[in-house]
Amino acid sequence: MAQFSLVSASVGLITLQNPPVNALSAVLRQGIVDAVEKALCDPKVKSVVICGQNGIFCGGADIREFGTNMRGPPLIPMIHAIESANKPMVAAIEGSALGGGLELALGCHYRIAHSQARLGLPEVTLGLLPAAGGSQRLPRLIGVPAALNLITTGRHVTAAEALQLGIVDQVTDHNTVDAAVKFSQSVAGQSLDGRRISTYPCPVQPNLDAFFEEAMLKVRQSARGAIAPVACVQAVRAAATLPYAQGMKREKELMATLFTSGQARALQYCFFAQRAVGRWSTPSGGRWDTSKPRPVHTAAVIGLGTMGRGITVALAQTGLSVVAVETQVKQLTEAKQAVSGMLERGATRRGAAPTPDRITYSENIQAVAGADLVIEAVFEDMALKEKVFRQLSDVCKPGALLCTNTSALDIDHLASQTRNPELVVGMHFFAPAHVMKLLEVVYGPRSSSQAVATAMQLGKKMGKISVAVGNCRGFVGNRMLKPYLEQAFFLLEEGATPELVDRALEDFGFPMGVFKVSDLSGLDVGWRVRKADGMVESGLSTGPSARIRQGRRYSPLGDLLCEQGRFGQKTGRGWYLYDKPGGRVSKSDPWLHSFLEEYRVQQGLVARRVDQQEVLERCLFALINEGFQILEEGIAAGPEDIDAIYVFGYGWPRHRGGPMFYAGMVGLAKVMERLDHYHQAHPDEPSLQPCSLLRRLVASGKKLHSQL
Ligand SMILES: CC(C)(COP(=O)(O)OP(=O)(O)OC[C@H]1O[C@@H](n2cnc3c(N)ncnc32)[C@H](O)[C@@H]1OP(=O)(O)O)[C@@H](O)C(=O)NCCC(=O)NCCSC(=O)/C=C/CCCCCCCCCCCCC(=O)O
Repeated sequence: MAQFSLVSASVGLITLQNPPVNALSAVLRQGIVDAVEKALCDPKVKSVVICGQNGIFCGGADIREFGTNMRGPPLIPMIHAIESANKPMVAAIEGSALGGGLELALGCHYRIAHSQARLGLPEVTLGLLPAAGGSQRLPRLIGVPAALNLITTGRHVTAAEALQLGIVDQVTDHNTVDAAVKFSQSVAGQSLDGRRISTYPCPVQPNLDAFFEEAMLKVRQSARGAIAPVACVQAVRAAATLPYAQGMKREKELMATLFTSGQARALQYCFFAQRAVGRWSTPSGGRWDTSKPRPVHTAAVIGLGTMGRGITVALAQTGLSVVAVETQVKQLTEAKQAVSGMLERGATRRGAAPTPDRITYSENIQAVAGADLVIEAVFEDMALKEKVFRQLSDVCKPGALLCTNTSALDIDHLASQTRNPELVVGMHFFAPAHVMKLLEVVYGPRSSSQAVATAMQLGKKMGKISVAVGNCRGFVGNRMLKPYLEQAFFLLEEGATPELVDRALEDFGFPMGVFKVSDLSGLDVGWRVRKADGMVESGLSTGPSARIRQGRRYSPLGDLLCEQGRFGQKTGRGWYLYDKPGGRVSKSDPWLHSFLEEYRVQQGLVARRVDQQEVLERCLFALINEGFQILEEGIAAGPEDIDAIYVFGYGWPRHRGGPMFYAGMVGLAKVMERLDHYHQAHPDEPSLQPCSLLRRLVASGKKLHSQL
C-alpha cells in the first residue's frame, strides 16, 4: 500500500510500503493512485514528495506478477497522472530506484537522491524494456547515447553519476525525505511547464541512422540471440524520431512481443534462481536459516598458482586479512607481483584504493596458525592435497575451517586426513577466481552445517553466487561437463568439425564453443585427468576395441592431439591454429581436418553429415541428462542450483534460463525421446540413456519448474 500524510503543514508525503523492495504490485499501484488523488484534492497540500519505506525507494514492477493475470491500475496512466499534476511532485530516492521505480521517479517533476542511492532501468536483464515510459522519457532527459547505454545494458548508476547525467536534480548526504520536503516547499507555486519530461523534445542526435545502425550491430554482437537488447534499441530510436505519444505506442508494441516471450520467462526465472540458491539445504538437514556461520576475519590461502592468486585477490578485496602461503620461493616472488598488479587494476576499475597491505606472504605453512578459514589451492593431486590437509590439521587453531579448491577430488577423503572432518568443505572457485561469479560450496557427509553456512556466507561477502552441492566426482558443474565434452568428441569422429560444433553452440548463445574453450583452458588439463584415470593408451590402436575404454565408448582424439604437443592457445595449436603460442584469435587448421580424415580412415569410420540440431541435442541433452541424475542423487538440492551453476560459471546463455529450465522449455518428453533415439544409435554411450528421474517425470507428466 501507499501511506499518505501531511508534513510541514503543506507537503503531502506519499510513502510506498511493500516490503522488502516496495515493488509496484497491484495493491501498491492502487495505493499510489489513491494517495495522489488525495494530495491533489487537498487544498492544504502545495507540493508532494514520494518516498519508499525502509530506506528503499522502489525496486520496480513486481516481477512475480508477470505471467499472472495482472490486475490493478496500470503503471503508464498512473505515472502520467503524476506528471500532469499541477502541484510539484518530488521523488525522494533512497536505496534503489530501479525499472518501474525509476520510471515513476521520471514522471515526477523533480528527483532528489541520497548519495548512496542506485538508479537504473534493468528491465533488459529480465528480457523486457522500460515500458512504463522509461524508454521515451530517459532519452528526452539525458540524451540518446547515455539513455541507450543505460537501457541496453541495464546497469545501475550511482547517485553521483545520475546527477552528472542529469537524471536527478540534487544529491544529499543527509535525510533524503527531509531534503525533498524542503526542496518541494521551495518550488511550490512555481510553473511546472518546463518540468514534464514527456513534453521535452528529444535532444538532436547527429547522424541518427548511422548511430542507430552501429548501436544495433553492437547489441546484436554482444546479445548472442537475446531479443530484449534489440527491442531496447528500437524503442530508444522511437524516442529519437517520433513524438512522445507515438513513441509510447511503439514502446507498448515492442513490450508486447517481449512480455510473453520464452526469453523473458527464462531471464525472470534466473533472477529468482540466483536468490533461491542462497536458501540452501543439505540431505542431512542443514539449512540456511538454522545454521549460524562462524565469523571469518583472517583467511589463508595455500598455493599461489593461478587459482590461489585469484582467491587471494578476491579475499583481500572483501576486506579480510589474508595470509598467502607458497613454499616455492620463485613462485612466491612471482605471485606477490601478480597479486599486487591484480589488486591495483581492480582498484583502478572501481575507483578505490588498492589493498595489498592486508596480505601477508609466507613460505611456511605455520603462518596460517591464526587463520579462521584456510583455502587450499595447491596442484590438483590427491597425494599432495592429503599432505597439506594433514599439516593444516596440526597447524590450524581449533575451530578453523579447512577448505579445498579442488575442482573434482573427494572432499570426504580429504576430510578423513584431519582431526575435525566436520570442519572440511570444498570452495570450488572458477578461473579467474577474482572475476568469476560462481562458487560451488561442496559439503561431504561429515561437513557440519555451520561449516557450510560459513563458506556460503564468505562466498556472498566476496560477491559470488554461492551454490551448496554434494560431494561427487566433478561436483555439479564439471560432472555435467563430461558427457557434453564426450559427445563433442564423438561428433568429430562421426564427421563433424570443431568449427561446426562450435558454431552450433555459439549460435545457441554460448560465448565460445566447446573446442574454443578447450583451446583456451588447455587440452593438457583433461589429458592429465584421463591419464590418472587410466583411460589413456599411448599411440593410436585400431580395431573395434580401440575406442572402448572401461566398457564404454571413448574417443582418444584429445589424447592424440596432446601427444603432438597441441595443448591449445598456449602452444599456438590445438583444435584450431593461432598465430603464435599464447595467441587468442583462432583460425581453422587444415592440418586438423586432414588429421580427422586420416583418423576416421584408420578407425574404419565413415564420415556422415552432422547438422547443428544433432550437435545441440547430443551435447546439451547428454549434459541435461546428467543434471537429472545429479538431482536424483541429491547432489544438487533443486534445478535452480544446477541452472545457477551453468549460467554463472559455464557461459550457459542466461536468456535460456540454465540447462534444467531449458529442458523444461523444450519439453521433458521431447528431451527423453531424443535421448532414447540417440542411445539406440549409440548403445555404448551410457550418457545418452535417459536417467530414471527423467523417465519418471515424463511418465507422471510432472514438471521440474513451477514457472513452466
Ligand atoms: C537492488 C534490489 C532492489 C534489492 O537488492 P537486495 O537488497 O540484495 O535484495 P534481494 O535479495 O535482491 O531482494 C529481496 C527480495 O525481494 C525480491 N524482489 C526484488 N525485486 C523485486 C521485484 N521488482 N519484484 C518482485 N520481487 C522482487 C527478491 O526476489 C527477493 O525475494 P526472494 O529472496 O527471491 O524471495 C534487487 O532486489 C533488485 O535488483 N531487484 C530487481 C530490480 C529490477 O530488475 N527491477 C525491474 C523490474 S521490471 C520493471 O520494473 C518493469 C517496468 C515496466 C513494466 C511495465 C509493465 C507493463 C506490462 C504491460 C504488458 C504489456 C504486454 C501485453 C501483452 C498482451 O498483449 O497480452
